[in-house]
Amino acid sequence: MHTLAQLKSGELSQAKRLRITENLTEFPDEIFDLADTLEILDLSNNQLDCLPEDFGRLHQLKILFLTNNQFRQVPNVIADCANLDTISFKSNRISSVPESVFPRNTRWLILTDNQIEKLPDSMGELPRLQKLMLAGNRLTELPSTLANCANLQLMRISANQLPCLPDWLLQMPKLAWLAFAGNPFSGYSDMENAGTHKVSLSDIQLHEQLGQGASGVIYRAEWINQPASLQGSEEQIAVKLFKGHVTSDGYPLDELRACLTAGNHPNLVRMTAHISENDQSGLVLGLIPSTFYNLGLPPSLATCTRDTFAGGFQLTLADITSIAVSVADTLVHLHDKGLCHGDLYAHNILVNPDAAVLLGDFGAASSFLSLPDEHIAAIQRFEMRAYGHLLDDLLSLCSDRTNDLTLFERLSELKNTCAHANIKVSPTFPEIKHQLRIIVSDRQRVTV
Ligand SMILES: Nc1ncnc2c1ncn2[C@@H]1O[C@H](COP(=O)(O)OP(=O)(O)OP(=O)(O)O)[C@@H](O)[C@H]1O
Repeated sequence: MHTLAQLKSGELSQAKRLRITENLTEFPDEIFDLADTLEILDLSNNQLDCLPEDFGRLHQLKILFLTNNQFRQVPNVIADCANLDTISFKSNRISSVPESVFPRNTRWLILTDNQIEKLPDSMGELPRLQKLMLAGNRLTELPSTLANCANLQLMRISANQLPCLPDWLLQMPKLAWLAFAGNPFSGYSDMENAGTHKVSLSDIQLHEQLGQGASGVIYRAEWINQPASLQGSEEQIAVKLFKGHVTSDGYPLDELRACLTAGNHPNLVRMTAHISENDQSGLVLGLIPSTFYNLGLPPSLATCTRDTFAGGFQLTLADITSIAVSVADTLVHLHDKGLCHGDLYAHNILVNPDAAVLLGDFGAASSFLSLPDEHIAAIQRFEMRAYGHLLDDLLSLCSDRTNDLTLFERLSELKNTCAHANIKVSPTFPEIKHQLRIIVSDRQRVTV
């Protein structure tokens, strides 16, 4: 973080990055002194509602963050920054998005949590567009020109007013991570029927905070009044209390509904009960043992839609195979329940030293139960591509491929089939599970 005083003093000359949060109501003119070097400008959490007419003088600018400001319209002047590829206007008051406002180079566009009803047709003129965040707006339709954005891989359209998934979206050739809950067409069945205990906050004592995600806060907890049918269980518990506000993935309440719909499975965090009070909803979960760690780290600005991994982190072929089987099995379970995960990434998978798997983060999950068959097939195909990318990441971390090149190659082939799933060739998760079983049993036959 920098200060306005540092900027004005000239101390930041030649800076490539600049980040100032000081309740700015006007764009500081001195930023132009950095025009020949500035690549990343983050003026999030200020009070800005416009940019200067000559903004294009920032000719090196690649990344612009204006999250949580007061913009009512995406300013036309950003179109003058030809190198700009990552843009965020998350959590502003934007209702108007002019034609041709985004530079042709745009790759990652964040318009989450605004008041946008309509996007311009020129959105289709962004050939590099890879990640498009539109959750928490008022969209009643999407421009069909988006069909031209053939590189689109991750899309969030949850928490909008869309009446259906458009047909062109089902054909997107690279789409792999889609969230669409919280629209009129994508309902959940009533939570009361989900077969999970409903408890009250007063039944539970909350202890220390264990963590915090975009959608809620997690505490270690203890029963004060344990439901009779759960009594005798020695299981330690955690409670996730959901926040009210829309996240980049959609409504927290839809995450709760997705967790209830998902139910229990050996590779999901155990769900014991739910809390649905007027002003607070939450989940009572099994406490994740401290031996579990995140398999990956979230994407960086550079990787955009692909996870990153700690330097030196490696996996054995045996671990990769075991994780691949567990994740495929979990996806069979979720799809059977009419749920797509929408965010199938290594950073949402916890593993322990024995390669036991817990798939978490249902923030981007969506129910497809009420959709037409061809829509369901497309949604499952997208998730299959995400699974292929996950396998690709895991195989790239392999420490012992030369010990069993045949196994490595068979997993690589499977990965290619999944990552390139298309209308003509698209395996289902039960088929993948079956193929993995054959691969594993062939291997055991060889090694015995
Ligand atoms: N059942 C649990 N037991 C123990 N710790 C937990 C449990 N659930 C979550 N946590 C802790 O809380 C953190 C946040 O969890 P949460 O599921 O809300 O968010 P996330 O999915 O990691 O983040 P985001 O939703 O922002 O992507 C986790 O990284 C973990 O450290």
